[in-house]
Amino acid sequence: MSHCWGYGPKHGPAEWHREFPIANGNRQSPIDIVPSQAHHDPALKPLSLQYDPKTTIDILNNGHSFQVDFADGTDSSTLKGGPVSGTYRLRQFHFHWGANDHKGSEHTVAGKKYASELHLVHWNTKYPSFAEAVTKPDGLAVVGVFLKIGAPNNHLQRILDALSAIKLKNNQTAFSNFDPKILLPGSLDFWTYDGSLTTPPLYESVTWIVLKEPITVSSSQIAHFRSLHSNAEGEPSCCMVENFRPPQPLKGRVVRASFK
Ligand SMILES: NS(=O)(=O)NCC1=CS(=O)(=O)c2ccccc21
Ligand SMILES: [Zn+2]
Repeated sequence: MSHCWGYGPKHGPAEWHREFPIANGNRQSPIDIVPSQAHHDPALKPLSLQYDPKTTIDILNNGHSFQVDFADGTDSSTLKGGPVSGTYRLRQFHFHWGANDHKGSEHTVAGKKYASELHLVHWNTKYPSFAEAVTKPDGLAVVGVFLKIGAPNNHLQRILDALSAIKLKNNQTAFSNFDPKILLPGSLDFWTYDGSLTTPPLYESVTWIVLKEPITVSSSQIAHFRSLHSNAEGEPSCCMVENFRPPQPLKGRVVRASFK
């Protein structure tokens, strides 16, 4: 059966449980991060992110967001340290946003919503492939970065300029030599917890690593995100105005902090 999930009133997050019952699971994401209830864990290692811009492949409109894909056949672009053991390879990064600047992030911080959230998706090389890893409880590590409205972010401009070439679902265009590190904030202090994909199939396979420090984006820059369409060519036109899942029940999970 073709899955037609989305973010609108008919097939939105509140309805996903019908086709994806794990939506009501015990380690769903995102969550509301409450800093005063996070436990500082001094055993957490510093996050080690090593990215090779030469692994950049393309930029794609997947109908729910846009993603920049990376070649993951070698350990050229990896995440190590932090809460994870072993080596995780960068697969793609994408964003979530809202219909206005006052919402759009998936994780919230003591109830505060940011305008957008960047997700850098990495998979555990203890598994033979991404497809294998995405279903395993320690299969993925996703770094989340909040975007707050402020000064224009020059590092986003190349991505924004490419969006006009991927207006419709399944549109894909070449994108090369991009270092995701330029999108990261100065501090790699993070919160971490065990969670899930925030989009169907909602697999409970993600170690979340959410950075405390946001990066900035201007209001006009983030408006470019909303110019994308979730429909493919020949389908009724539908703007991708928002694509965030709201926070899910913590269900007894502990959120750890890498900082005091
Ligand atoms: N926001 S999120 O990163 O948790 N979910 C998006 C996502 C990242 S992915 O490439 O692991 C993947 C594979 C299959 C379906 C969705 C996804
Ligand atoms: Zn995401």
